[in-house]
Amino acid sequence: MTATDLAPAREQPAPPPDAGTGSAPGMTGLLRPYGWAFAAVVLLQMVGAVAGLAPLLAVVEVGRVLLSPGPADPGHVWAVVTAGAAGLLVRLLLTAASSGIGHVLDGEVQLTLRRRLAARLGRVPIGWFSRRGSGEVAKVVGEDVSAVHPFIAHAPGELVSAFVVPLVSLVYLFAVDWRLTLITLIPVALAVAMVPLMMVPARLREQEEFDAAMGRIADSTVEFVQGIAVVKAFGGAERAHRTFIRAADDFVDVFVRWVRNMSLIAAAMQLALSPPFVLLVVLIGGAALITSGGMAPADLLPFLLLGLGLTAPVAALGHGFDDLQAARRAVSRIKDVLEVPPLPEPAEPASPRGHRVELRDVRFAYDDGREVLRGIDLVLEPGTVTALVGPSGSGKSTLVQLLPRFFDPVSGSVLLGGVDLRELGSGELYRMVSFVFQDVRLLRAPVADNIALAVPHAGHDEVVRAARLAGIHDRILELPRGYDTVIGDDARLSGGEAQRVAVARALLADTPVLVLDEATAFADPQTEQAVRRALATLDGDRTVLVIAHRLETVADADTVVMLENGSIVERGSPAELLARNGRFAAFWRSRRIAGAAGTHGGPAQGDEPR
Ligand SMILES: Nc1ncnc2c1ncn2[C@@H]1O[C@H](COP(=O)(O)OP(=O)(O)OP(=O)(O)O)[C@@H](O)[C@H]1O
Repeated sequence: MTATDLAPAREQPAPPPDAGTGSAPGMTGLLRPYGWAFAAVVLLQMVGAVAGLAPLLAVVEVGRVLLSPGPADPGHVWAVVTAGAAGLLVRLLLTAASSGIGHVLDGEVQLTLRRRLAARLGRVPIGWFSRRGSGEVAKVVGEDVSAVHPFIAHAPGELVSAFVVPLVSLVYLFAVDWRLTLITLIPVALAVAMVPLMMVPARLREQEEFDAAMGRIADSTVEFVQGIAVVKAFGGAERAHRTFIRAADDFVDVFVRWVRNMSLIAAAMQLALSPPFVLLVVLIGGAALITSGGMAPADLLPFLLLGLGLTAPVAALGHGFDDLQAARRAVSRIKDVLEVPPLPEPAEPASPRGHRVELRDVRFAYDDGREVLRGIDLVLEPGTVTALVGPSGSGKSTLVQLLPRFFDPVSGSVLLGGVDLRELGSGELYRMVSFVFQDVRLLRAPVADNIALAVPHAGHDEVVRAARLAGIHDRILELPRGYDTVIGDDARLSGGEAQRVAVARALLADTPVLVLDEATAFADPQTEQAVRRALATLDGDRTVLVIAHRLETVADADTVVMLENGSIVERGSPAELLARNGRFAAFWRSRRIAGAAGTHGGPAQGDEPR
């Protein structure tokens, strides 16, 4: 369900105990409750990694025994082989256990995060969603939460082995021969010495340019694909194509420069850490020590076997770094969502008396701080239809969105039945207020369920009655599975049809307050008729506020409220306002001229408001 859909009463799953109240966790904060499990993962991995050295050390020891003069003791050799095999088995068991716990932990953390996100998303102002695409929110709950997987399930194991194994190996090698140990470390030292070359300002700048070029190409691809229909229709396909090609060319230039400079350093690092180079260094150093009589030949064996593992931490840091950065960015986006201030719910909800709506000195500004509603005083009496008119950007949508509490006013108050909306429970609010806005999104669910969203236990006959009134019944019968057709899977509806489903939903919800944004985007005659018929069939006691784009709707309204630049500039019955010959009269005339020219649906000439 999106911000711009109809939001009647519906049951919310109970949030987890800390839902919405706890401060947003960082990575460490998130893992704190699982400290023991995390410690077990690391400890098991550590012991497993050390045990994994046993087979290598066994090979070294067997080599020593076999190479030493005199007959070998078979009992000793078998004992060493058995110890090596046991070490391997222990390593397998412990790493399997560590990985198992790590994955369970990962599942727990992801579940907790998704629960907290769901709980928070259920409490943020509905208006918050309208500034974000559903894709953006879905990415945080889906992809970003999944991005913590490598950090929790793999990184501890990989990092622990990458550091513990070389560390234990180093201690052992130092004990065998400290001089050859230092020689064996030469490749690692060379690779580490190259790291600062990647961090010089010129390289960092290139990295930034690379990221920016990637961003530009992504943006222009999205623009090109999303806007293709429009640019084609207006003959601008070539121009749009040129923008896209230019971004792609730019990217190639930056990429070539980046690769040229970075690839040299990267290749040199790879060479320094490669097994042949490490073995070469060990062999040269070992040969020099052995020929000078400074070392026994058998002592070369552990360096050949363990020396290769010493480069692992540098390589692991390189690989793990990207994953870690991605996980950090994902966690920061998750944190942003968890930190959105929830819409406060009253501890003891009040009960409205009736359904008179009143706005008292309401001021509102979006996040940018610019005031878009300035001191609105407005009363909507039960049994009346109030039409809101005004130029584009005057604040009409913002004003109507305050009634279903998409946002709270910055100052002033919106009252329903004498009670400030902030004192009403959200369940009560949506039992009283329903709305149909222009950008209707339907749920991927049967049409019948979409209509009965507010009244899940409504009988089929009631659903059909609402659909008939909204002028969508016949169209539903044409769908592959009638009322059971799953929208989005079995069939797609046009914008106008979706809006009529939303009207049916509002009629079935049968709330005493109805807020409508009259269709302009999808204004097909059937939808217009449906909305008008729906308005006409409403019982006389309803409070209706409609953003009126069509002059017929304005003419039928009891009261017209004209907004300009966030303030009410005129109000009264349509006839009064026309007689006053002020702003509304000018607005009316301009619409009539446009209507006569066929660009707006306006009443026929001579069709004056009552
Ligand atoms: N989510 C938002 N964040 C910041 N500013 C916004 C947001 N939505 C609307 N505005 C600004 O608030 C002002 C009023 O917009 P609003 O959509 O309420 O006007 P409107 O009268 O309904 O316009 P229209 O008839 O074109 O739909 C405009 O200046 C608009 O740019």
